[in-house]
Amino acid sequence: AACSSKYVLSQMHPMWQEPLPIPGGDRQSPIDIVVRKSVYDSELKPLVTDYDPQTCQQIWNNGYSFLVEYDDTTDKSTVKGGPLQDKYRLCQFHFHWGESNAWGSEHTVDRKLFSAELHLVHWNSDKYSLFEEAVMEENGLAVIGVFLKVGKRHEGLQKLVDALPAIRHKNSVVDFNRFDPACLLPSNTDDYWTYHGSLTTPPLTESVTWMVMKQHIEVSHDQLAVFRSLLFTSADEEVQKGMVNNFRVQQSQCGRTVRSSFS
Ligand SMILES: COc1ccc(/C(C)=C/C(=O)O)cc1
Ligand SMILES: [Zn+2]
Repeated sequence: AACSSKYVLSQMHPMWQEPLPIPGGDRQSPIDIVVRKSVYDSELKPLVTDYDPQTCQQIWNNGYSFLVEYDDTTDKSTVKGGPLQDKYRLCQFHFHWGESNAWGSEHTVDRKLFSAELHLVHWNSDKYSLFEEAVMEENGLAVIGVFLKVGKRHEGLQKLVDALPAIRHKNSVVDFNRFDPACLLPSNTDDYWTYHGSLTTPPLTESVTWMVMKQHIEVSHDQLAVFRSLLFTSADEEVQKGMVNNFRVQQSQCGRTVRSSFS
């Protein structure tokens, strides 16, 4: 039923009201990646990321996650290759996490939950001139998903963790420069799953080519605890709400094929 409805069903997430009118509604994200049902595609090339840390501009709390935003007025930070026909420009990255290490990711692999998930959001700069344009188009966006598992401390993440206390409340922003998002990618980016889906927060548009990395990265419990010290609420609100469980419920696969770049 969820595949044909024009409205998003069972949106249990408290972050927005439902039902939401979704164009089509049959390629929503996130989903459970059923490994044995994924199809190996030998045509899938390795991903090619080329990020310039100088394009890093700011970090801010948008009331749903925290975003690290990049200057996307030129092709200085891009991803291409993989399943992509065009070059896509990095505009921001953000995370989703739980109140406990036991859950927090949006995608799952054979129902396995990870403690958090990183999304690097890019838009098709070969075909469109603005993110806002691309976000509405079928081949407009490319999002790299990386699972986070609690374990050893992630040295590259610490610079970002140290900036979070300055943006505890919704709509707070601070300058943030010279951060290379490549440090957040796993050592192996050749092995990934890819499928056509959507944004996982409003506008939920079905414009995303997802590339979910098979290999996770490790972050420490203390680093993730700082993520959980953020607030959904702005400083002037009476009741402050901790920013946790900012993930969307899983959506129906609706007959979509998930391809793997590895056999
Ligand atoms: C135009 O407003 C937008 C709001 C959110 C997003 C993203 C990038 C959502 C997501 O990460 O699921 C894009 C545009
Ligand atoms: Zn996301």
